[in-house]
Amino acid sequence: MSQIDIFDTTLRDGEQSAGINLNTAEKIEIARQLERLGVTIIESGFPASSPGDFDAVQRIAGTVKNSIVTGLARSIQSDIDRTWEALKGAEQPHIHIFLATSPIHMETKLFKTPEQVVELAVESVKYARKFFPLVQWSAEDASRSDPEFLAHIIRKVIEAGATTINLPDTVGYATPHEYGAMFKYMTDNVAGIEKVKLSAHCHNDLGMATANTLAAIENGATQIEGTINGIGERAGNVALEEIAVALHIRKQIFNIETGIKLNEIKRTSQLVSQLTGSLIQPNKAVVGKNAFAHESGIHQDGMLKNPLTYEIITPELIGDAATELVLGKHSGRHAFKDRAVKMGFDLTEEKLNKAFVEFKKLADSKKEIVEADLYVLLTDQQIHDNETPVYKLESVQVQYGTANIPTATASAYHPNGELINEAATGAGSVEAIFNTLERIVEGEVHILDYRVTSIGKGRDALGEAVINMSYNGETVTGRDVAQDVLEATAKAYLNAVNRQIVQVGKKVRIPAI
Ligand SMILES: CC(=O)SCCNC(=O)CCNC(=O)[C@H](O)C(C)(C)COP(=O)(O)OP(=O)(O)OC[C@H]1O[C@@H](n2cnc3c(N)ncnc32)[C@H](O)[C@@H]1OP(=O)(O)O
Ligand SMILES: CC(C)C(=O)C(=O)O
Ligand SMILES: [Mg+2]
Repeated sequence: MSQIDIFDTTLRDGEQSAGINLNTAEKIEIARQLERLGVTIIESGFPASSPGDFDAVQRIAGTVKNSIVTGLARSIQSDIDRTWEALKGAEQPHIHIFLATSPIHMETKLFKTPEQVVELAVESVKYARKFFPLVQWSAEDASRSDPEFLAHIIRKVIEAGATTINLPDTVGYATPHEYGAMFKYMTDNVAGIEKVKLSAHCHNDLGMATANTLAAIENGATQIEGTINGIGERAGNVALEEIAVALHIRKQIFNIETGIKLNEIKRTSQLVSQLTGSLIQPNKAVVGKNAFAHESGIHQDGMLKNPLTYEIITPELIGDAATELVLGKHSGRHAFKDRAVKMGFDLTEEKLNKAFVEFKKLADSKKEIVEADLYVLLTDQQIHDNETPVYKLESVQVQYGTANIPTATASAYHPNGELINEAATGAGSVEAIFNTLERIVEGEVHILDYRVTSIGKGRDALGEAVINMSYNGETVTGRDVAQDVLEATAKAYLNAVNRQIVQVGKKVRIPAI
């Protein structure tokens, strides 16, 4: 069996999805789970693009030990310098430099001739090699590039010291046959290409990202790039969980090892979905909530007689076993801690205690506590930032009746410690809450998107609210959960505002009372 490397770009290309905005604490949390999942490389951001990305890349490099951490850079010296600043402390410093090679990008975006593009690519790789032992070079829009020109520039960047060559299907345009043929062409026509890693990076604009990635593997790719749940720019990147499971289930065809711990897939997928606020479609391959649900009589009959009739993947394979939950309102701290550790959480004693208090409150009001409920409680503690003062909801009350104007009353602590009470009306309960909180929160809020879903099973499932808003000009997503969706809504609103406050963090001075 041969081995291929898995390059995860959830925190870079994945975060380029419209509406996704992760703060550093959330990125670290996802990076640690990606390390547990066993990915070879974590692309943790684009250090030159913002102070927040720089900070996240630097801190992830200082946290993650078993995966290589990389950052993206344009073919610009200052981008490379900034990436080195962020990654010089990493165990194996790795940089990912890109430059477009297709006629349309060279002529109408970069305003450069092909010769100038070759020169810039070579210069940037040589410059990066002064600092980085590992330099990945990507030919952006490779699949719409002239194959001869692509082969030429690849030869040049390998001579300049590139250690990985990536051939992205940047706009998801290639068919599996075309994408595979490009890999074959390069392996047949570029002398020395076998000395570097050859990487595939597929987008899903035409729904062919998984098929294209598998075609690349069949034609010599030794590294695969993608994201968890397939999040990413436009229609997203290839979903890494689909590739890992396809290579496992069809190993007789591919004969390839990825090093991915398949039983960490479900947990990783849930964490990414929760922290990004990006819901997974129910019929999504491998991780959708219906992926293992059999609904029709003939299928159920077949499953009862022999599960192999309709089940090619088991939930257990991806760590989705329906575990019998033993935690409830009579459970104690030891059992709670034991479960948190088994679920992969590594919380301080103080945060565990806080989560335990929340758990007890929840256990009082809810018949069955499932792992999804615990997941939310523990994740909330994990990302909580104690250093920056934020808004805290004290209480919310809504009066609604078909003959009345909906009215909300809320009390919340301002970051300066003052308790503020406000009331407002709205066209519905949710709008009344938004209008009330708008009076409490200082600054400009515009709601861009709002969703509520249920977490867990049954009629006493938790309600999760996700709010995407523009706060003081920055787009931010907030989420929270509660037994009641209106309470979750109020909390999610303040969570979004607080995330923006925590992100600008130390720059914002909160006046003392
Ligand atoms: C295919 C991909 O996914 S590529 C990665 C895309 N990701 C992102 O863009 C997210 C982060 N980006 C950002 O925060 C900003 O775009 C920044 C900070 C990088 C740059 O911001 P700005 O300096 O304001 O430039 P802006 O984004 O408007 O334009 C991009 C510039 O980079 C140039 N550029 C694009 N790719 C490259 C490259 N690989 N190497 C060198 N220059 C490049 C463009 O031609 C343009 O240059 P121009 O200003 O001379 O016309
Ligand atoms: C930066 C590059 C690798 C990219 O994301 C793409 O081309 O899709
Ligand atoms: Mg991409």
